[in-house]
Amino acid sequence: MAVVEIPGSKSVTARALALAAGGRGETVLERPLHSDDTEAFAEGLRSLGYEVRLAPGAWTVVGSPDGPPAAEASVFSRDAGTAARFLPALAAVGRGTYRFDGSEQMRRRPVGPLVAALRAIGAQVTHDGAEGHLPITVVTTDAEGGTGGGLAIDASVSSQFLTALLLAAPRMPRGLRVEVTDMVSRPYVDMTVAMMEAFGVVVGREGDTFTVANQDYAGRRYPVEPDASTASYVFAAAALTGGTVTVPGLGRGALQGDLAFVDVLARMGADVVVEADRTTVTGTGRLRGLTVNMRDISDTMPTLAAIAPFADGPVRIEDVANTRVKESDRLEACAVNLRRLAIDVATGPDWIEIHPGTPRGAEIACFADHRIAMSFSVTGLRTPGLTLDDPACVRKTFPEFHEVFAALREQLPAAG
Ligand SMILES: O=C(O)C1=C[C@@H](OP(=O)(O)O)[C@@H](O)[C@H](O)C1
Ligand SMILES: C=C(OP(=O)(O)O)C(=O)O
Repeated sequence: MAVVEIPGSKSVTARALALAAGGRGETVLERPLHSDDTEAFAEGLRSLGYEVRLAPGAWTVVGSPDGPPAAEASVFSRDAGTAARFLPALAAVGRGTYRFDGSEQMRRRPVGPLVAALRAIGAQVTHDGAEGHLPITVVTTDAEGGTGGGLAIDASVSSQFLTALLLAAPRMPRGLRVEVTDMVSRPYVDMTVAMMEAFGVVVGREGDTFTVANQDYAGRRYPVEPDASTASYVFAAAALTGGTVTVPGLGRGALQGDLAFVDVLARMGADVVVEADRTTVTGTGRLRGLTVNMRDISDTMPTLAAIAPFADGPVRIEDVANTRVKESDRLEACAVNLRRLAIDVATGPDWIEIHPGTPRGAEIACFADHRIAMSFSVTGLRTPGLTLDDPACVRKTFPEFHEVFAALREQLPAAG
């Protein structure tokens, strides 16, 4: 049996940083994720004038409830969707001129519905490049700023637009009432609301309409749970090889919807035990094919696609259109790589279907996407000669992935 310590959640770390920045007093994040995305978030806060101190295992943020301390700033989000979407909303409730940009990859990803929402609450937002994409500039003045009010938002492309607004909402003088017309990745919004409440804020919710009054956040010590999306790779490794993997710190009551990936493995035949403070997956030597809707947990779509060839029947993954606007077009990236491995695969606008087969060794094209690299590393446990063209792209969420995965490999049953 292997016990794998998984680093902190990217999504929880990003939210805790944003909440800490908007709160009164100091917040200490315990065991935050230290990776490219969360470093970009912390650096973004620093650019906005917040005091952020990064010590191993404990990050401290000094809050500024009235918005960014800096009156002018330029923020570079690197590849981080969380930073690119959450930080402009924080800026909109301040007073100043704030420019936001990101990597080429991040520039390709959408921010249009967020820009529309920030304008609707009273901030001035201009595009410095393509409409609906970074770079953007948010300008707020005494006369004009993110004062709040009522609006509707379409979160069918990304839930991060809604999370961004909600995180900033308590600092809007008029509060916020937001009606969501369509939503993907719903558990991430539940996480946002739960964490806002943990920082002392009341969020009203009736169906998909959220109301937040103008109120204060309180700084606090905040423990960050391990990353459930990252854990999907080691759980999949257990299911594939017939080994047992336990991840401590992730159990019933976890904030992250992606822990539900283990339910998919259970449907495929793995033995899954979710306890209060840990989760264990044991492979049973066979994987069953299935059809599964992954709209709520789409970051784990590539994990499933990567082990799908080993199932005894087709694996069809549905309702994941928005995976096409992540770090890569993930439906396409999975299909391209499965075909390189000589696996029969078909895709549509929002689905992928993978047929059983024996993958042959090939180089995986990572498309600078950490999840493609980590997912196909799991395939590599049973595919001699599988290599990655860009192993370093895992730094986005799990810089130590290859070392941890190599150590795990030693503890899993060898191919028979
Ligand atoms: O709010 C968050 O922390 C996230 C929301 C999800 O994005 P979408 O809502 O764009 O699907 C997820 O894919 C991403 O990794 C993190
Ligand atoms: C989509 C992802 O990241 P983000 O949107 O936070 O950049 C991810 O980590 O899979």
